[in-house]
Amino acid sequence: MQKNILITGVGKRIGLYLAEAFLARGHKVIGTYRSHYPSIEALKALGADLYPCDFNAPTQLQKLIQTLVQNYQHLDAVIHNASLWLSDDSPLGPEQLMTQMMQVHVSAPYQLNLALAPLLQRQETMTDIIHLTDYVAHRGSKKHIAYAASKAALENMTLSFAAKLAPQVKVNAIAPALICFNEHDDAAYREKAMAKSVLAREGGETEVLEAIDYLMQSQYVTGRSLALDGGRHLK
Ligand SMILES: NC(=O)C1=CN([C@@H]2O[C@H](COP(=O)(O)OP(=O)(O)OC[C@H]3O[C@@H](n4cnc5c(N)ncnc54)[C@H](OP(=O)(O)O)[C@@H]3O)[C@@H](O)[C@H]2O)C=CC1
Ligand SMILES: Nc1nc2c(c(=O)[nH]1)N=C([C@H](O)[C@@H](O)CO)CN2
Repeated sequence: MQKNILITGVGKRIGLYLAEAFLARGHKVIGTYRSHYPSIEALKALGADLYPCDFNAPTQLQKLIQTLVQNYQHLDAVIHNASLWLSDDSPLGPEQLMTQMMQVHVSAPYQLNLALAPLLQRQETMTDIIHLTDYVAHRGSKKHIAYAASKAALENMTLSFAAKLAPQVKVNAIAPALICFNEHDDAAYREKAMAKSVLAREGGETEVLEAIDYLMQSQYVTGRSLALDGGRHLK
């Protein structure tokens, strides 16, 4: 059965991988993007509905919410993937950095969940909200303090929304560690990053897709966070 699946941040990497996978299965992918990469046109050609939105622009977020509520009768899943990964020495400076981290990782998902809950509650079957958080939400990060704090807040919202929206909507988090390197990551960084977990490898986007599949098929998991971290907590 075709599902309506909203994914934020579909322009590249994990978001793009998830959008392509769900489109290949015949689902309706509703994607948001900030930068207009060639991948956006490719997703459109594959049948995705795509909406530009910079979550740091309140007017754009309000317009996106209005458009989604007007355009769709129901949703089967909302996957909060969009994310900003900047270290604390970012040129943005501490005030702007924390503001943007909280806006992208907390305020936008919060507003979207509240506004889209009625669309998720219109289905006969249970539906899903999935927050992409991070291993460091539980552990902290001395170089990404603002990022980690905002992901911890997103983890916490998983608990609140799971309680609020049950039993119709399941709300869970996926907390990855190393899933995919960035192109600019050099060999030394890659070695060091992989050595942080006992499995000592890059997880790969498929791990995230399979975790999402597990959560969406479950009839008994909500308010939980799935760790995809290669046993990093064991080091
Ligand atoms: N990659 C990994 O190893 C890990 C990933 N994760 C989490 O998994 C998720 C996906 O990771 P990954 O694919 O690497 O993420 P990326 O940082 O590569 O991409 C995230 C997407 O979010 C978008 N985005 C960033 N800022 C905003 C904004 N202000 N408004 C709207 N969209 C925005 C980006 O758009 P644009 O291209 O325009 O910047 C991009 O398309 C994230 O939530 C991440 O925190 C967690 C741990 C490890
Ligand atoms: N939005 C993003 N979040 C994270 C990224 C990323 O590229 N974008 N990357 C990581 C790293 O893989 C880290 O887990 C190991 O170096 C974390 N979050």
